[in-house]
Amino acid sequence: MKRTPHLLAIQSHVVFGHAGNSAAVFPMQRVGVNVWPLNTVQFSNHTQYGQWTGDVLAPHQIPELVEGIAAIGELGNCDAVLSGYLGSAAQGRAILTGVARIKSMNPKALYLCDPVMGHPEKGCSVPAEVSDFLLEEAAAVADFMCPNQLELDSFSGRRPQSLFDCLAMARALLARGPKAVLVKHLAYPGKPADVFEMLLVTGEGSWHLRRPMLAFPRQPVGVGDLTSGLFLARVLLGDSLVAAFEFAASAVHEVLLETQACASYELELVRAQDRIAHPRVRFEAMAISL
Ligand SMILES: Nc1ncnc2c1ncn2[C@@H]1O[C@H](COP(=O)(O)OP(=O)(O)O)[C@@H](O)[C@H]1O
Ligand SMILES: Cc1ncc(COP(=O)(O)O)c(C=O)c1O
Ligand SMILES: [Mg+2]
Repeated sequence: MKRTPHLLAIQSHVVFGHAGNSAAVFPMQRVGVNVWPLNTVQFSNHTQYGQWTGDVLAPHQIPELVEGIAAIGELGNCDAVLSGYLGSAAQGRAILTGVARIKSMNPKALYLCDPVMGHPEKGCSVPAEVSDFLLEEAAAVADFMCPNQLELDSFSGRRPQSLFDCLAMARALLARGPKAVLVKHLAYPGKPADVFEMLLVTGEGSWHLRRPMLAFPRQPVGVGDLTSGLFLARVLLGDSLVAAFEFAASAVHEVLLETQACASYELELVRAQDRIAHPRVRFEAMAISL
């Protein structure tokens, strides 16, 4: 029987609703991965509500929790680490210490870094030390980076002029070390308004994916976290990078359709669970080159 993969997911938790681990853990479990959630913050709700209560985890707790898993002899079973929203650069460094420890026990373990900075529409939302850390330190260690356009712009220090420019920017990030860069959400002059576009860039080639743009009165939150989580989960389950990219795009689209149909602000993950596991639509990624 095929072994069920194990994934350590280090990102935020919200008590109400869905963002960070609260958006990604259940879908990753639903597609067949054992998830170890390590919550970097516990907030009442996601920050786009403009108010919340709760606390940030002290950075030293991250390696302590990882050591606790090592102490019971389970750390070598970790197949991948996913990191998302960081409260500080110190928290980011603590995650890299954990990643190094896991890779020392399981050299095949993968690290996906979602360099969470914000939304293209909402502007940058993290301190400069965090964006510097992501570019200078995390990119060198990560196997996969999954920026959105704003995050890619921040890495490149400029905005793209075209789709091919987005591709060039993603390739520049790839050159910093990762095996693949997944751009979760493209924005560039001339992009058709009715399509939502994504890119996957690897050492083997580049792929562009288009799916319908859906209208929401308020943009749902947690979509990026869901995308990164499902991509990594499918890679661990044996998909090729392109197949995992297509799967993640399709499953996320299913969640957004359900969310739109319910007129809900929060992602309808429970209602969409069967469609997450078996998306009815399948978007095909098309190879592109510069
Ligand atoms: N098909 C779609 N139609 C409309 N909006 C979408 C669609 N897919 C994703 N979005 C929105 O686009 C953004 C997702 O882009 P991205 O930058 O990857 O996410 P995040 O900021 O969640 O990390 C979110 O605001 C999400 O609600
Ligand atoms: C607590 C928390 N975690 C994570 C996120 C990131 O969510 P998204 O996937 O939309 O980037 C947010 C966004 O507001 C948040 O408030
Ligand atoms: Mg995001």
